[in-house]
Amino acid sequence: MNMLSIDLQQVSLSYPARNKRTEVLKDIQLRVTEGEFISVLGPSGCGKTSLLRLIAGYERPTSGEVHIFGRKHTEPNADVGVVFQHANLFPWLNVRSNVEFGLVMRGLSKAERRAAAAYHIEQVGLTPYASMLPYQLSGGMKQRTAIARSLVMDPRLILMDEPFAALDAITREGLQAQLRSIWLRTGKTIFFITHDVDEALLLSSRILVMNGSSESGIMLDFNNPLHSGTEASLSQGFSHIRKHHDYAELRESLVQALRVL
Ligand SMILES: Nc1ncnc2c1ncn2[C@@H]1O[C@H](COP(=O)(O)OP(=O)(O)OP(=O)(O)O)[C@@H](O)[C@H]1O
Repeated sequence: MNMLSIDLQQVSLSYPARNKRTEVLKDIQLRVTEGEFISVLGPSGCGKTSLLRLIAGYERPTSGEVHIFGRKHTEPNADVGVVFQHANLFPWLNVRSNVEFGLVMRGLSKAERRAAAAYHIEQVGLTPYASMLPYQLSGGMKQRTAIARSLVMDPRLILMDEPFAALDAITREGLQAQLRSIWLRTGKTIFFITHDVDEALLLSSRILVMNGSSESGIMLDFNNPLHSGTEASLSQGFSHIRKHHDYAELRESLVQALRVL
């Protein structure tokens, strides 16, 4: 049996607000198996980022327990990589040095760093741009750098908070395809927040829909029937998923579910 990457046990989270506390997440139960690509949809403010921050170890639950790879999780650690909507690169470092940065912290030799960074820069299609500084890059190239910077640390679980939301449609589809390919090749677990129903349907093996704040929980949780999960499917791109006879109906039911929240 595959190991659990994420195991949330009756997790609640509230933030202090004036004289009281606002409950953002209530009694969340979630088990994610190693290798799943799980997308999280839900209305603005329902707690998606808060959930990610708990899994990353940036927040501690008010009650309940967060277990990552079988261990109680209280601090950020190297098994878990995070990619945000904005790349947050070091502006004074070029692509290569941004990608190498975490490896310097890890104490790798220069030759080891160079080799690992070159491999991951190649994986995201940035080899010709490795010497460029962030201000010389497009938004998509910055996000590719952020993804390479996360992957180079070889995390077993990657948390992504709307990583492609700020990109134009064509760039976005290119990055979606790259991410899907990386996921299928590496078998890493990906926890992916998005507002885009199509993105969730195209990329993920499992989809969660969270409730609005009054309910503070998970409303829907299902395996994506459109996901074939094989590397062979990569050559077909996304169009065969969009043309699937269940695509339109599934998409519509998710849109409806989000509309009533
Ligand atoms: N540090 C904080 N202190 C107090 N309240 C917070 C804090 N962070 C988030 N909140 C509140 O918690 C609720 C959930 O926020 P969160 O960012 O998790 O939602 P979200 O679903 O990711 O939203 P969006 O889709 O708009 O990014 C919101 O009402 C927000 O105002």
